[in-house]
Amino acid sequence: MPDLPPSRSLLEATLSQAVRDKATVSSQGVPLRRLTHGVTLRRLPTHADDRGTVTELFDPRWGFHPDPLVHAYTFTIRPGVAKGWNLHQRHEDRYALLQGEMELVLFDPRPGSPTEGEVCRIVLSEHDRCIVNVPVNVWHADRNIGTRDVVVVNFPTIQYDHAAPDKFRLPLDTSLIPHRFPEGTRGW
Ligand SMILES: Cc1cn([C@H]2C[C@H](O)[C@@H](COP(=O)(O)OP(=O)(O)O[C@H]3O[C@@H](C)C(=O)[C@@H](O)[C@H]3O)O2)c(=O)[nH]c1=O
Repeated sequence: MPDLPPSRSLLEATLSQAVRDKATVSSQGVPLRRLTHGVTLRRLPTHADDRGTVTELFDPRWGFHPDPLVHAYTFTIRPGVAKGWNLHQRHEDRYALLQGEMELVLFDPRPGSPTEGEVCRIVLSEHDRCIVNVPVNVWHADRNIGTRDVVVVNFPTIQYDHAAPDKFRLPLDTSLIPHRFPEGTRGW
């Protein structure tokens, strides 16, 4: 038995060192984390029956995002790998994760933004699919936190310009962004 002052029970001694949980989701199940300004998430319900499933990925009628559907592609990320840091100056990414679990890390460098200088981490999972946009001029990195390839469909707001891609990169370990990935995270 640990040495305790005579007046304190094990319960009192342990509770005195404990940290009380804070609310992380609303009673409606909506995460309460502070999102980078301009980021929106929309849940993507999956309809299952005895044959399989259907999940809508993007419908302009939802009003999720003002820009039209003009281009789509899929990208994958291997386990243990992160893609990033990336930044786009002329378009937004709009990710719909299909498979796996991914941590989307955002860093807001925009002068005057309400979240300027802040890092925001969002976990995207096939168990609770959603679509999320990444605003222009926001650094972002996508880290696979699962054990299988992550598969994402991206609906960027412009077509890809093969001659001059709208993409800027910083190394994952840049000191310019106040975020460190776990030791051993590979990628670029
Ligand atoms: C995005 C894209 C790339 N490509 C080509 C260019 C390049 O040779 C190859 C890989 O492109 P990238 O290196 O840009 O792909 P990648 O680094 O995997 O980036 C992608 O993943 C996530 C992390 C993002 O944030 C998106 O910006 C998306 O570009 O594919 C196309 O032909 N069409 C496209 O629409």
